[in-house]
Amino acid sequence: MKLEELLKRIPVLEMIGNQNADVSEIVFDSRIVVPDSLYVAIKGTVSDGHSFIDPSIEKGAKVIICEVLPEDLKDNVTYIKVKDASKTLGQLASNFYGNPSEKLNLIGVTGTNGKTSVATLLFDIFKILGFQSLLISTVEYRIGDEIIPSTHTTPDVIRINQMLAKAVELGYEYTFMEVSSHGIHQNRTEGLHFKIAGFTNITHDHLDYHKTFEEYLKTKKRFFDELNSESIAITNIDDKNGNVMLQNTKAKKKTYALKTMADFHGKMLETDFNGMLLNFNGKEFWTTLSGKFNVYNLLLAYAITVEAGFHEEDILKAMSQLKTVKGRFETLKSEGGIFFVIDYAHTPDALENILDSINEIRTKNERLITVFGCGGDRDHAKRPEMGKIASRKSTLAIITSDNPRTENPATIIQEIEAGVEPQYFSKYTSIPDRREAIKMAIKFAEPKDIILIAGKGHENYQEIDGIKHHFDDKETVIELAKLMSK
Ligand SMILES: CC(=O)N[C@H]1[C@@H](OP(=O)(O)OP(=O)(O)OC[C@H]2O[C@@H](n3ccc(=O)[nH]c3=O)[C@H](O)[C@@H]2O)O[C@H](CO)[C@@H](O)[C@@H]1O[C@H](C)C(=O)N[C@@H](C)C(=O)N[C@H](CCC(=O)O)C(=O)O
Ligand SMILES: Nc1ncnc2c1ncn2[C@@H]1O[C@H](COP(=O)(O)OP(=O)(O)OP(=O)(O)O)[C@@H](O)[C@H]1O
Ligand SMILES: N[C@H](CCC[C@H](N)C(=O)O)C(=O)O
Ligand SMILES: [Mg+2]
Repeated sequence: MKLEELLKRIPVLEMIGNQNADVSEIVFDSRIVVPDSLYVAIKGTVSDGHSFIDPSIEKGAKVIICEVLPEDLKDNVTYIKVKDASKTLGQLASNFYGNPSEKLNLIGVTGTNGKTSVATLLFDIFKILGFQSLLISTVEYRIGDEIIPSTHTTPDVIRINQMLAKAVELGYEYTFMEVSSHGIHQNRTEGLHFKIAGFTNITHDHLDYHKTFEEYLKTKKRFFDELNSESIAITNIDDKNGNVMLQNTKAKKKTYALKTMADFHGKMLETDFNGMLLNFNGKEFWTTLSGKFNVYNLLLAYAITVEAGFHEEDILKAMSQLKTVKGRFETLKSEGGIFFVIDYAHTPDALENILDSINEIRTKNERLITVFGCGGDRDHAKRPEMGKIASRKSTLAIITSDNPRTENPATIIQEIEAGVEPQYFSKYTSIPDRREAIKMAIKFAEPKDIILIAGKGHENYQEIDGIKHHFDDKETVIELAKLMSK
């Protein structure tokens, strides 16, 4: 593509060299530069892309976009100085791939919890309604029936535009994507036109990256601040920061809630492990999904689909056919009548939510056994918190390993145990091997008891010392529950 075309709508501070170069690719990593490409130098969290300008030129880059011009300028290279190279990358990527986000309905979901659930539910609803679409999520990327392994919840802006362009080429009208706070902060959504933006909730998370809750909140809000007047923003006003998201947006504002009046109002009428009877805006329907948080997720998916122009009756009919999302309150039952819940809850807040949801459903005679751990090389503060919550809210908590990474599993477990209050000392035990821990839970369980296996959800590995060993909670349950022939 000609440089002139590529630079449309992009503010340039200074340009040195051939203004009409032909660009073969846009890259922001010197390691994957190809001849005649354009290299964008970005300041990262570890290194500064400006120090890889010369290696990029050696590999054939013909155009350099940077915030600071190098002192030693090479012949036959075009240097372009911009104010913000990371944001510029977003605009370039849209231009290079033909602005695909403007050619379909791009729907983004942000929030601390529920993004994968809502985005996947939407993909499934639209499939039932007769539309193939694109899904960009933590678990996987789906282009119609093709599944591509996911590297990031919100991948880089080139990857996003490539997938969007493919979707446009295939004639798809919709794309559902998760918008993570890292993604917003690192401008991975820059230049994209979101038709509808949904907000799930915000709780303490990722403070290792964002430092303070205020910064984290501000980052999420930026997603809504940057919408245009043709977009629609839909927010959860049961969350105390739900309205904050809409404060400065130009988008049309819509709300949803269970506890208060809203444009989209939901109610849970009945619930058990087989599903829930719900009422959305006066209309009742049955879903096979369980868990209170899924009422919120379904309600947001419903609101988005209504705002996309579909009939309420058709949507509810489609929603009653939905299957659970992989690793999100996924239920299984053993022949012996034990219920298993496999869930990705890996934060104190999520663990508390899922335990509350289960406790709301189970009767006094049904015991709750929780198998969980905490990831290594991650936030240490959550460990005692999760120990406290799990032992308080379960009949028995079995503390085990969840991706120890480079840490000693025993040390992580000790940090979790440190949060257990003395009156609950008899309500927990520790088994470092996750398979053995699940085995122990099954041994302990009686018919009708519930075993919650939390923290890994869809993950199919246990990461130890940089090596990912195959491990899948669901697979393990199916294998062990059968072995026990309960
Ligand atoms: C902390 C973080 O988010 N890092 C992301 C960031 O990398 P970085 O800032 O560390 O990059 P860097 O190494 O400092 O390099 C700076 C620049 O120099 C370039 N470079 C670097 C080396 C070189 O030899 N040549 C070169 O050109 C790099 O390509 C980059 O453009 O930019 C990269 C390119 O987009 C990302 O792949 C990378 O994600 C890392 C792998 C990651 O683990 N990110 C996680 C935390 C993340 O983003 N998670 C969220 C979801 C979180 C959640 O909700 O659970 C997600 O959306 O997935
Ligand atoms: N609406 C919700 N409110 C509170 N908790 C939720 C909600 N939806 C899901 N959860 C809990 O959070 C866990 C993660 O859900 P999900 O994967 O949908 O969220 P996410 O926002 O995509 O998370 P991540 O940032 O890790 O990708 C679930 O397994 C469940 O325990
Ligand atoms: N995106 C999160 C997921 C955590 C999942 C849990 N299984 C763990 O490994 O801690 C992280 O990488 O911190
Ligand atoms: Mg996700």
